[in-house]
Amino acid sequence: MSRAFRNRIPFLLVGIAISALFFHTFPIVADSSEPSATLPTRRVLLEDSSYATKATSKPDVVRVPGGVKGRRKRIVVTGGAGFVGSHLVDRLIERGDSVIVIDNMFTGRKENVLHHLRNPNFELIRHDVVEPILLEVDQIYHLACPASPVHYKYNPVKTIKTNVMGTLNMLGLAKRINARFLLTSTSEVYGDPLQHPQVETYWGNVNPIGVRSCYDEGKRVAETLSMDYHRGAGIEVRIARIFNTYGPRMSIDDGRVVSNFVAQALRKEPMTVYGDGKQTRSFQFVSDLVEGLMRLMEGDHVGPFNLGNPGEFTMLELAQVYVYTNLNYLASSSSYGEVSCVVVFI
Ligand SMILES: O=c1ccn([C@@H]2O[C@H](COP(=O)(O)OP(=O)(O)O[C@H]3OC[C@@H](O)[C@H](O)[C@H]3O)[C@@H](O)[C@H]2O)c(=O)[nH]1
Repeated sequence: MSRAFRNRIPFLLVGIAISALFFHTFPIVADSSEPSATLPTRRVLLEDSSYATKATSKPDVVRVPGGVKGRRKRIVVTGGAGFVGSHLVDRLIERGDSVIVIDNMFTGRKENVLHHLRNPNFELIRHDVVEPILLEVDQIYHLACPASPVHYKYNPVKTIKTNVMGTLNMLGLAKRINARFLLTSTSEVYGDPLQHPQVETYWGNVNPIGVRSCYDEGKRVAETLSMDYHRGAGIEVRIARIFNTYGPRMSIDDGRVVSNFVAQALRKEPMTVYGDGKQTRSFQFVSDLVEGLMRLMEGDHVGPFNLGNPGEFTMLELAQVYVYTNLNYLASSSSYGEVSCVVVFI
């Protein structure tokens, strides 16, 4: 068994366990008219958004819709060598599109897109979106920004610069070449929400001067810029508010809870639960997110759109999933040795 494949197994098993827990908690036969007993939530996603702002009011400038049907699309993916970006690139290439990846390789890795390097429909450019760039494309997926709290807090000024100047540059490009633009925003724009679940019309409760503000507020400004370019210049914009995501190619040292627990289990270390572990999150598999991003780009919904899993779990429940997964994995793998099933609260 190759090392890469072995490293993927925990993600796979965790995915299966999370799905099992989800369907156990929210059986599909449940009457959807009955409000389900919900856990105390922090960032809950409402599946059926009433904020489906269809592009009814035509912008002043008549534009040719991005991605004209019937021919290969030219697409740029900023941050395309990262965890989510590289999966998106895989799907776009598979669909037959021509893809240019722009990445400064801060959290992106060449290995994530290595398998496309010989493909004539693929191009990798090492470039920081903080600097302008000129390209001819039909669509821009703007993902570039460190997304793990550990990474975005590492250089907060750079993070906010990436969100503000990077987004400005890419919107400027979209305007110049008349491309459709999709911003990957985040559930963190809701901050510490006072409303549950969070619908897209909720404006959030964000600390403007906290250690997470470079990301939260940076993405909020990026959303503002996107809508201003839409209203002012007729740019076709899409805004995806992404909830917690996991899957293969997540860096093992990413710092987010899923990769931390996987890494700790692999290293036979205790799993670190921050606080009392009662805080909740929803977790979606990366391929579901990518599907959502592509549908959002191709659809006509203007304005923010939540993309995530409606099922919520406490971090303690997640830790239990790992313990359960580890025990099962141990039972099926004699060569693997002991795996940590210990949880510590810090
Ligand atoms: O080892 C750990 C890591 C994290 N946690 C906890 O797990 C929860 C989730 O933390 P993560 O760092 O995985 O992710 P966060 O929810 O804080 O932020 C994420 O939210 C949505 C995405 O858009 C963002 O990219 C990402 O920042 C937090 O309550 C955190 O305190 C642990 O208990 N143990």
